[in-house]
Amino acid sequence: MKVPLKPKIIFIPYPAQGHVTPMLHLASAFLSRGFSPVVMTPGSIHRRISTTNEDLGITFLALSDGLERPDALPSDFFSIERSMENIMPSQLERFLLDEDAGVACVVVDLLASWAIKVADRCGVPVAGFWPVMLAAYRMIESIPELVRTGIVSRKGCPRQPEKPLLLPEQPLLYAGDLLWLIGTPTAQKRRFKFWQRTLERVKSLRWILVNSFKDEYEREFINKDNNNQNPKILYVGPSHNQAATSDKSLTKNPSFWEEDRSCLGWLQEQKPNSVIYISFGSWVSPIGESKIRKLALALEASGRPFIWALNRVWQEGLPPGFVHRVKNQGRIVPWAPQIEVLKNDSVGCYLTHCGWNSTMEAVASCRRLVCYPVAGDQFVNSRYIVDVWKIGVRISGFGEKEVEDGLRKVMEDEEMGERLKKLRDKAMGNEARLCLDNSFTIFKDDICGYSI
Ligand SMILES: O=c1ccn([C@@H]2O[C@H](COP(=O)(O)OP(=O)(O)O[C@H]3O[C@H](CO)[C@@H](O)[C@H](O)[C@H]3O)[C@@H](O)[C@H]2O)c(=O)[nH]1
Repeated sequence: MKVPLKPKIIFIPYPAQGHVTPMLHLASAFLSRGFSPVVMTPGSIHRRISTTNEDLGITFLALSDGLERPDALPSDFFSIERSMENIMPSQLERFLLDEDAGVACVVVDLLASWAIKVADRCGVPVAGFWPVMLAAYRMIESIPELVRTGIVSRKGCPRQPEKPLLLPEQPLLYAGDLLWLIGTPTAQKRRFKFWQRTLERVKSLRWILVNSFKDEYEREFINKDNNNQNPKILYVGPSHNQAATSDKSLTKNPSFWEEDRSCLGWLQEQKPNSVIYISFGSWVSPIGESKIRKLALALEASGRPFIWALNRVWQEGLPPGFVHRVKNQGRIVPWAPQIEVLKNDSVGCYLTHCGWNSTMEAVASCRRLVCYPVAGDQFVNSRYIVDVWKIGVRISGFGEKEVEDGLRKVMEDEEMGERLKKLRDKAMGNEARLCLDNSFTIFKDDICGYSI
């Protein structure tokens, strides 16, 4: 069967805010390039994103995940994994086998690799979507080599966390930065297995669409054309660029939670470059109550104005009397309108967990970063931010001195602003947009010439 004129393309994001956001931007970019996108998410997420984006021209469908949550609060990694492996596949399979569906391709977040298997079984072409830096994917791709050379054990435990990984075309990344080193030793081993299984499934892919820009690392750019690789690596990010190259696109990020916009007016009244914005993203591992208390005291001691995005549950752990004492110094909101906050000239720097979306949003607004990576790809992102792009500093704790030193360093580095502008141009400027357009053209040509 030949693909119909307006090919239907199914998007399967991993069910978390930091994954659904870039996938929705991608779906929107495909919409403006003549595809008919369908985004499938678990019911709790579906309810949030479908009602706020109903006029877009994207079809939203709900999958049952067996974890019905009324408020889209994050579930833990392993219960999501169980429902992805056991509950969602038959629903996607029924949809794909439906003759009327006429699906040209399924785009699958690599963290939701269950859907690769289903699409393969149904004979539908499938592309992987990698939501973060290519550098982080290179770590996953190198698992067999890391085991072979003994850098990690057969169960994924690094023998020496401070040992360099020496991955081709990458700056110095260390064994302790590996993506699966989250939580207890048992959890780390289970995550390692998760990635090994993902890697197995990736073998059948023809394309990986990467939510990043070419030449993340300068040396990779030189004389290197990824298009001969299998799967083909196509740069389709970062999400901001998709919006800039589409005539019909998401105007704002889809948010699982209500934004508290009350901080914007206050922000407007602050001096330029004075406010610290603090957020540790939406998911993975919260930083923990004692660290939150420590950070609160360090912020208070700094005397600097701040906006802190901290959900209500964690706000309960703030030091007694803190909220009252800082009522003129800062604002604490459960969920901030982050992009608007970062765009505001009063913001001087962003204390961040280094999630990839947040990192790129900060670059888009040329905001300096104080990095406190917590989990997963955030360690790799932070290495790039600090050592490669030199647009931020890393702190390893929330003691008053550590925080103050970190803030002073980024605020006083006169060249950091210039480096940020250069990076923004490289990642989101004309050349990056041409590269992104080229990726869509290659992919579209491939897909439209493909018989299913
Ligand atoms: O108060 C807030 C806090 C966050 N955001 C938005 O939420 C998103 C957060 O994304 P990200 O910075 O990537 O962090 P996480 O939500 O923690 O994302 C997970 O997914 C990302 C993509 O896979 C990974 O890079 C991260 O490490 C992982 O924690 C961004 O678009 C923010 O603008 C808000 O709008 N308001």
